[in-house]
Amino acid sequence: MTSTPRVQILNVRKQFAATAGRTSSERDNVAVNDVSLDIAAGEFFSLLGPSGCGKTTLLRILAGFETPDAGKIMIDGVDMTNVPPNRRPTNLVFQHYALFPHLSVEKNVAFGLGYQKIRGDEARQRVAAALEQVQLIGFENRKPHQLSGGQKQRVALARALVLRPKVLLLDEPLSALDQKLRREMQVELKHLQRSLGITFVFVTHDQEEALVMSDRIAVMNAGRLEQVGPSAEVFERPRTEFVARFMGAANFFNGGARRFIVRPEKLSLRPADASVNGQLVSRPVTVVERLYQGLSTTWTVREAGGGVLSVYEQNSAATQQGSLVSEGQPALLCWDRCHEVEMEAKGE
Ligand SMILES: Nc1ncnc2c1ncn2[C@@H]1O[C@H](COP(=O)(O)OP(=O)(O)OP(=O)(O)O)[C@@H](O)[C@H]1O
Repeated sequence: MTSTPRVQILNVRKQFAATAGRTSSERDNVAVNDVSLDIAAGEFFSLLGPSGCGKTTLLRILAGFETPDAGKIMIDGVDMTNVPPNRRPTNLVFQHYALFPHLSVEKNVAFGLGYQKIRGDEARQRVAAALEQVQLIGFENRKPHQLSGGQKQRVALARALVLRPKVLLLDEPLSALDQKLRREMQVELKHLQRSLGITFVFVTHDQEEALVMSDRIAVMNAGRLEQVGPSAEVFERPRTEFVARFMGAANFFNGGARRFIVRPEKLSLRPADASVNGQLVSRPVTVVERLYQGLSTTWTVREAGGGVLSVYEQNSAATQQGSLVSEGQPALLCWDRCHEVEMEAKGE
């Protein structure tokens, strides 16, 4: 017997009224278009896609801040579609923290407990526990303007965790942080999710961030789900051209009736006269450019037919010896057939 998913999104659709003066077609205003999805208890699930693809709208529908035009939201098998946000076992962490500037850290975190009639000792204990979870013990009396960006984000997180949601919804929570802090917070957030066992639904447009953090990823495009699967599967085996490009695998080959991709890190370059073992596919190319990036080198090559491809070479002890191919010269582009990923025929 399979257990009920924590979150079920069933044929959800949301269309916004056309903005005055906009000459968009009706289809442009469909922010979420017939989306169905199950998310398991304890899963770290990401909604990934470019700006405007509908991920925030879907998250807000889960939180209860938007009502779908059609479809249902179920949590633990209970229909939540028309339940207001404060009666759902969910909490939303916003991109820009939305802290109360005049309240201390402690009061910001305690804020939602009042609405749940949790006061006194229990409230104090829950606030202390939430501050400990996000490593902010000692910051109780500070005001938001006395905190760094990362600390503000922790307060926002503690404010959601203190309410003990079954599902934590996070809308690009790390996007205001600089790159280094963002990387640190990604790891921290993932550890926190693992230790608490709460289901996280995380919205991001950053594919690396989604890969680092998630158990599964749903890639969205123009209101629809393009692909849903474990992180490695979405990365290694994209099913559509959109997902392949979004995950940075823009090497497209045409072979007879077949159309497939091979990821840049699965390709290698050999000298034009090298003998290639029969297991590998090889094609003659011309090396266009070598881009040295320290940890790696990206080569741009051109096929005889004119197609431009990228080859990613990890910097290793072997590559220190110097490259066997050079710019402007012919070379052989090689790959193992098992790394060819077939693309589904394009939809409408
Ligand atoms: N309140 C609204 N009124 C009208 N249109 C809206 C509203 N909210 C969102 N939209 C439109 O719905 C579509 C999806 O928006 P949404 O914010 O869900 O996308 P997103 O993928 O989260 O984008 P971003 O990463 O830029 O936040 C967009 O075309 C957007 O302009």
